[in-house]
Amino acid sequence: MELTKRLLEIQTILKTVRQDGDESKESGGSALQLPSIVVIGSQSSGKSSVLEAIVGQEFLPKGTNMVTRRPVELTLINTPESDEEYGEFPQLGLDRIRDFRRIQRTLYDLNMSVSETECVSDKPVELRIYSPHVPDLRLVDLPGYIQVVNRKQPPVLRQRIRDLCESYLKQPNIILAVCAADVDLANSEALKASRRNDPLGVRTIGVITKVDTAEPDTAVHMLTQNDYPLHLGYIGVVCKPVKERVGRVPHEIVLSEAQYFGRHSEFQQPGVQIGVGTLRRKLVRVLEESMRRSLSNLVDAVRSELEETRYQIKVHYNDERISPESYMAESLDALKQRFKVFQQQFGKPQLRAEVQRWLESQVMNVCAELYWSNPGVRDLSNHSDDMYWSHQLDRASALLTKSGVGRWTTQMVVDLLMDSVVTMVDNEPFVHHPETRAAVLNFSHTILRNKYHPTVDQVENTIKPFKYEIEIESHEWSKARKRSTALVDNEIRLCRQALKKTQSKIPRKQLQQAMQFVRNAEKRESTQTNVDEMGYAQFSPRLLRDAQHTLMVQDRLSILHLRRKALMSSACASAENKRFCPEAFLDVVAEKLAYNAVLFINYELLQDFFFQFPRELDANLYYGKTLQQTREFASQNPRIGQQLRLLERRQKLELVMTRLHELVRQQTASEQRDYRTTTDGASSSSPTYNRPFPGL
Ligand SMILES: Nc1nc2c(ncn2[C@@H]2O[C@H](COP(=O)(O)OP(=O)(O)OP(=O)(O)O)[C@@H](O)[C@H]2O)c(=O)[nH]1
Repeated sequence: MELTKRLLEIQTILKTVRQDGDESKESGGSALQLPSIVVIGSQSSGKSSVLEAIVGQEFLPKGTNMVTRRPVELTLINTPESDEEYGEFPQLGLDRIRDFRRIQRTLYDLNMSVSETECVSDKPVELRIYSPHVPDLRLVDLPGYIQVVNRKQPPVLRQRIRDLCESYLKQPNIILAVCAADVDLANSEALKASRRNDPLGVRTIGVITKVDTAEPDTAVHMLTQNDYPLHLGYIGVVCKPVKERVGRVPHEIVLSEAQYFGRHSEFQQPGVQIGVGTLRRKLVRVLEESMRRSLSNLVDAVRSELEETRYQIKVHYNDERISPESYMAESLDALKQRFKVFQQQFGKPQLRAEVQRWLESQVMNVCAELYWSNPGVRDLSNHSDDMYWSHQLDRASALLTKSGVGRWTTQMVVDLLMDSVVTMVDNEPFVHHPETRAAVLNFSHTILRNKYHPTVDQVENTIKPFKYEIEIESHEWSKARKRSTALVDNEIRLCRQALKKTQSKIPRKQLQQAMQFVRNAEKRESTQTNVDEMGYAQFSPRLLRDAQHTLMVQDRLSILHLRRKALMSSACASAENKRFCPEAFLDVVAEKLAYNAVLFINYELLQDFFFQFPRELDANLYYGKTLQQTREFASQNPRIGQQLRLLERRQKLELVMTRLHELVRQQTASEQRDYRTTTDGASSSSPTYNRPFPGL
């Protein structure tokens, strides 16, 4: 009994090892498997009734609609120290179920989850029953064999049931072949299956059910016949349901069974085994013996699995230690580290450079719109028409200051920060953690969104004065002059590049002819449409567009050269002539806007984001995570998931190995004791005692 109990506990651990490991080892033949008692029989042969009589509770689903559609792997655990009787479905994670009708309903639902067209499934239902009244046993209830399929059932059903049963009938399992007394043994599907898998009949127990439905003499003949011999013999039972139930079910059944056998003296003869009690005792004994025989093989199998697992850990992971918690902490630390590096690289100077760059591009746009596209700009170098150019400068300055600097610069910084966060989480290990990635983006977005409007308002308020008056120090002007010259140089470079690009794709002569054509057409003051129409025959519309573009760029280039000369001239040396040097003036404005915008964006937005990000990271992704959530997180990374599975597997196998060592030690000691008593004390001096488990 003790051996079975200990091995059942070990088997529970091994079951999880098998589930974690190779799925293909799941079905019957795994070396890590211990023997179970497999109950087979034709439909309605009385399998459920026998099982319930053994357990002493009514818990199996009943009905005519083929209610056993999946294997039910039933582990009975004897709990002598407690009065409590309850069941557990480990796969469902349900708490102790004390109401056996609820267990029955759950089993019914699990069976009915297999559709009527599918009819049977090889996915087992695991059920454990704890009670002081049950023996330590492991049984498997299987769908009953059927003779003919009904209209709704698939024609292959018979074969599928047979295949499913067959997968459970392999060594080292014990077969409980259930045959009803009202059916000839020659037609028993259970005995046929048993003979296919256990031809010598050494691990099959025959159970003749419904003994009350046959004549006692016939029943006794069935129990003692030699036509279908089984080493473990046949046991006759009566599990007839009791109509009026008072008290516990097994008591009722055993009582009615005892009454029946008591009434018929035919059963009282040597060699006739009868009664659920006898069956229970036999099952316990046979299973224990089978467990003992399997022990040595199991030790070898566990050792080899353990060695293989250790090898895998060594080869693939160099024995590196890791846990879900450490992986999660490392991943989040890596993100914090990336954020820190970004924070160090993105201070006020970088922020100013970004804002200034954006504002300078705005300056170039304003210059292009109000100056470089203006035909009169060629006269600007001659310092003519004071009034007009003063007015134009005010317009340009207003365009810049009223262009929504607060909104644009804040949005630009927000985009920049979000892009940086995206880059941080688009790398290992977060590519494996889409929810975490989304959570990081989500809280980053929330921090920035909450800060967006206050920052925009602050920036707009601070630049308001520049809409009316701008004071320029001489050093500011000279710096702006230099910068704007560089910006014009850059524009010149871009124009040259554009020209080169067009010239490289169109033959020189062809382009020149097209340009000449466009020039002539413009001289004739033709409209755009006319240009296209007139040139259509001679030049393709595309060529004409390229020619027009080239002329425009050439024109812009000559203006830019003029502007560069003007900026370098002594006239632009001081801010007094700012109306003739709009590029330098607008650059001063941009510089002042950038300075003030950065001041407040940094204070209102950036500092706050840098402060909040790591805290939100901890609050959202680290604190309060359950072990289960941490495990799920780690398993999302395939490499880490595999490593953790292997480590867990090793841990379980080591635990099993320790327990097996202890069991074997106890077994050896007890066998040595038996040996000494049977050899009348002489064995104590025998040096050649053959240890039953030489592997240990
Ligand atoms: N008279 C009598 N009837 C019994 C006995 N054992 C079971 N029955 C009845 O036989 C019928 C079938 O019994 P079950 O235990 O449901 O048989 P089963 O093999 O589990 O049936 P399936 O799950 O459908 O394959 C039920 O109506 C039981 O009440 C018995 O010893 N004597």
